[in-house]
Amino acid sequence: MKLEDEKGFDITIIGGHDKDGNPEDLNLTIYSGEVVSIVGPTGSGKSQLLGDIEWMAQKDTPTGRKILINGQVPDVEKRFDIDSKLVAQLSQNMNFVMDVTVKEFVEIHASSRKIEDSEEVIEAIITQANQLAGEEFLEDTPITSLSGGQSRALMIADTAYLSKSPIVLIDEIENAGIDRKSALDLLVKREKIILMATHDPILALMGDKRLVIKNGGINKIIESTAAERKNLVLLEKLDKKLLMMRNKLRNGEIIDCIGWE
Ligand SMILES: Nc1ncnc2c1ncn2[C@@H]1O[C@H](COP(=O)(O)OP(=O)(O)OP(=O)(O)O)[C@@H](O)[C@H]1O
Repeated sequence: MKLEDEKGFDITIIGGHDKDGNPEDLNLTIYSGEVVSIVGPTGSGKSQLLGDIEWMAQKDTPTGRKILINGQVPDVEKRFDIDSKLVAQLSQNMNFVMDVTVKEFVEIHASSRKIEDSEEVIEAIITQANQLAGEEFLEDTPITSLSGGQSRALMIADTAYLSKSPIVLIDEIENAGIDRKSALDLLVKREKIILMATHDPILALMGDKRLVIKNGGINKIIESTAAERKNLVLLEKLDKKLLMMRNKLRNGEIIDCIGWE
């Protein structure tokens, strides 16, 4: 079964309970192409929610939640089979241990995915990753010498182009030092369901929906409004300005004029 060709792929989260055992009144379905952000204080249970989805929880995790795929309990094979993995995960902690170049790494992945015209795809992945990272690396750079930001940029571009998984879970990529908006746009273009836990206002507001986690339970579901989207544009302008200043500082320049006009 080719999951990426399926139309109308969806996942449903059926509520369990919060940390005190209070029931979580929830039956939420998320569809292909939707971006859902997950917000809440430290330790509230954002990563646990991503974990429940990764493991396709069936009331067998600390939250008692149940996850359905296309309205049904996923079969056991799908839950644990690496080849038909429904979920791809991007997190802050990514390290390469293989002794290969960037191009060889992507080639190995593309060939394991039996991708046709792989030269074109490989080139696109490396170009996109460079745009996300902002600091150039070459196709013959050894992957072990990539910086943290470059590694994550490569994994995001690789996931967008090569991963068959229809669900992408993102755990706090805000500190990755990459262009987070373009990273998200790239993944959204590939018609995946994206769930991301974040403390970053820009990423949080980019979701079509926002799940607010409190004491281990989903406390609120907020649909993004027109006013919020307007504020997002403003925040993005501020963010660009900050990025520009960060680059100036990195290059040893003096910040003598902020120039908001
Ligand atoms: N409903 C629940 N019932 C019991 N334990 C829970 C529940 N939800 C979360 N937990 C537990 O609470 C702890 C903190 O949760 P988690 O790591 O998901 O928080 P977080 O919001 O991702 O925090 P941070 O922002 O610091 O990354 C974990 O051990 C998790 O298993």
